[in-house]
Parts: sequence; C-alpha cells; structure tokens
Amino acid sequence: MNAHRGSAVLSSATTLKVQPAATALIDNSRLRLFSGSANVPLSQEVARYLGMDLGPMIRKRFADGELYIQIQESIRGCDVYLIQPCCHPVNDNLMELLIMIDACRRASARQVTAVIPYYGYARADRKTAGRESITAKLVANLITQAGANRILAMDLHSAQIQGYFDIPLDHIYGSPVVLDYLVSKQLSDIVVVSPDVGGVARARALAKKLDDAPLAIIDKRRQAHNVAEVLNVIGDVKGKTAVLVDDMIDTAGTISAGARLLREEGASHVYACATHAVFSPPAIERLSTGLFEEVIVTNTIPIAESDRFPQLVMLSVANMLGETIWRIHEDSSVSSMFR
Ligand SMILES: Nc1ncnc2c1ncn2[C@@H]1O[C@H](COP(=O)(O)O)[C@@H](O)[C@H]1O
Ligand SMILES: O=P(O)(O)OC[C@H]1O[C@H](OP(=O)(O)OP(=O)(O)O)[C@H](O)[C@@H]1O
Repeated sequence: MNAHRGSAVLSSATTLKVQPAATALIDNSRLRLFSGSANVPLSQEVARYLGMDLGPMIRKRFADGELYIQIQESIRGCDVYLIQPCCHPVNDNLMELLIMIDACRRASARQVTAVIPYYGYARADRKTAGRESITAKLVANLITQAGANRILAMDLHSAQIQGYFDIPLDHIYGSPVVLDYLVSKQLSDIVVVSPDVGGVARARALAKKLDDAPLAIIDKRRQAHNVAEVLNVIGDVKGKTAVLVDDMIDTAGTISAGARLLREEGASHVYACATHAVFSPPAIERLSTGLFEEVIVTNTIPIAESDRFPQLVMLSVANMLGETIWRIHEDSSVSSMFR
C-alpha cells in the first residue's frame, strides 16, 4: 500500500458494508448523477461504483465572471444527485452548486440531493463574538431555498449543522476507510489523540474500533483566527504510536503543533488522520517537515499534484458515497452501513 503514498488514491471497503455487486441490480433508469467542477475525479469514481456515467452538463463562465449551467438531458421525474464539495474556491463552488440545484428544480427533477462531501463555512456554526454571522446556517438556508430536497454530507465539522437543514440530511463518516487503512498497517502500542477538545468524540470512536486503544487529548487554544496554540497533552503518549485524528487539516497549525508536542512528550511515531484535506498555505510546508510518519486524508477535496508530498496517503471515499447514494435512491438504510 505504501507504493501509493503521495500519488494514487487508495480505495477501501472492508470495514464499510458496501455491496459492489448491488450495482449490477440497480434500477438506474430514474437515477441521475451530475458533477460540479469542484472534484470531478471523485464524482467519476462514484459514478464508476454505481455503474453509470455522469450526466452531461454545460458549465461556462460569461465575460463578466457569472456562471452558466445547463443540464444536457431530460431529468423530468428523475432522482438527481449533484456532487459538489464546497472547498476552495469556496464561494465559486457554493454558487455553482446553487445554480445546479436551481437548474434541476426548473427541469422538473422529482428529487434533488446535494451531495456535499466537504461542507464549507462549517466552522462558522455559531456566534463566538458579537455581530458575527452564523454562516453555516446561511449556507444551509441558501441550499434549501435553491430547491434541494435532501443533503448527503460527510464529516461535518459540528453535529449541529445537521439541524440547520429542515430537509432530510444523511451524515456519513470517513472513519471506516481510515480505520481499514490503519488496521492494515498493524501498528502496535497505539494511542489515539484528539488535537483539541472539540474532536474528543471523534477520537474516542476511532480508539474504540482500534481494539479500545487509549485516548489522549491536546489542550488547544486559539488567540486569533488561524492561529493554534497547544498547551499540554492529557494522557500518556510516551513510547507510543500516536494517531492524531481530526475532521480537517486547514493550515495544519493544529495538527503540526500537536505533533510537535507529542514528540516532546516522547511519542515514538506520529500519524495524522483527517477526512478533509483543506490544505491552505502553509499546510504543505508544515506537513512535510518530517514530523509525521504519514498524513492520512481522504479525497473529499482534490489535492493538486504539486501539493502532494512523500508522507501523504490519500484514501478514497467514493465507494462509500456511491453506496449511500444507491441506498437513498432505493429507500434503504444508510446507518446500517456503519454498524
Ligand atoms: N473558515 C474558517 N477558518 C478559520 N477559522 C474560522 C473559519 N470560520 C470560522 N472560523 C472561526 O473559528 C472559530 C470557531 O472555532 P471553535 O473552535 O469551534 O470555537 C471562530 O472564531 C470562528 O470565527
Ligand atoms: O489546520 P488548522 O488551520 O489548524 O485548522 C483545522 C482545525 O480547525 C478546526 O478546529 P477548531 O479550531 O474550529 O476547533 P474545534 O474542533 O474545537 O471546534 C478543525 O476541527 C481542526 O482541528
């Protein structure tokens, strides 16, 4: 598996109860899949899992920068899935999603599901100071008002975002693919580490699945936006293989400061795992300094070739998204995939 580090995206479907054979049985005569421009390779993989093609769509930009979208086939009465993570450039990708939803509604789709593997603006999920916007709620309002009937989201930064939507939302997790990968590495003497208090539930859930590995928590503070300061580690990491787990790596301030502290506290190896590789500068510099044995992320957000480094491991969530889409289409259980 290491041969794929820093280059190809690895697929994994052991822990997750996916049923690739099911795709052969699928009645996809009314199922339609379209991709926005944010992560076309992921959409293509999802389509491959479902044994279908991405729907034809024209997307272009007018001279003044405005976007034009036209669905190129009839979708009247269809169950339509629009795949678009709201990653960088977040405002463009969000607007494109809204226009796609509107185009599908006006084309008489029976149901429109916005598949949002990475939900942008998620960290603005509450007021932390006076006179701020709760932008995560505003985004939910925009998507709902545009005409989406349903949302499929992955590893939302905070659980309350589910409640910002008054339409059904299926929330799935990237952890099964990360777990499969970690298990395949047969690491010994693991301690799972949450890089901040907000991530404890996520880290605890992973620790439980790694043979009830012990848990440690880093006390992180933020004095300013995008500046992470770590104070101390709660828990024993000396001589252990520390597996830091987070929902996203943005500037990598949190995870790299956490890794440095773990090394100072005697951790023998440090792995970083996160679903969303936001990777805003200077993330790549921080992640490729040799602090980490591996930086394990998924492909909810595309990573440019120029941003890949030797310790980077990219896992694919395409099968998981494909299986979830199929289950939604078939009105069958999504949660049973994770039991
Ligand atoms: N996109 C963002 N990048 C960095 N920081 C952000 C972003 N959106 C909102 N924020 C700020 O993060 C904190 C909230 O973090 P908690 O640890 O959940 O309190 C708040 O200051 C936001 O303005
Ligand atoms: O790579 P970075 O630029 O450091 O950003 C990523 C970190 O920011 C978010 O946490 P946040 O600070 O919002 O804390 P929380 O998880 O406790 O809400 C996120 O959950 C990561 O921990």
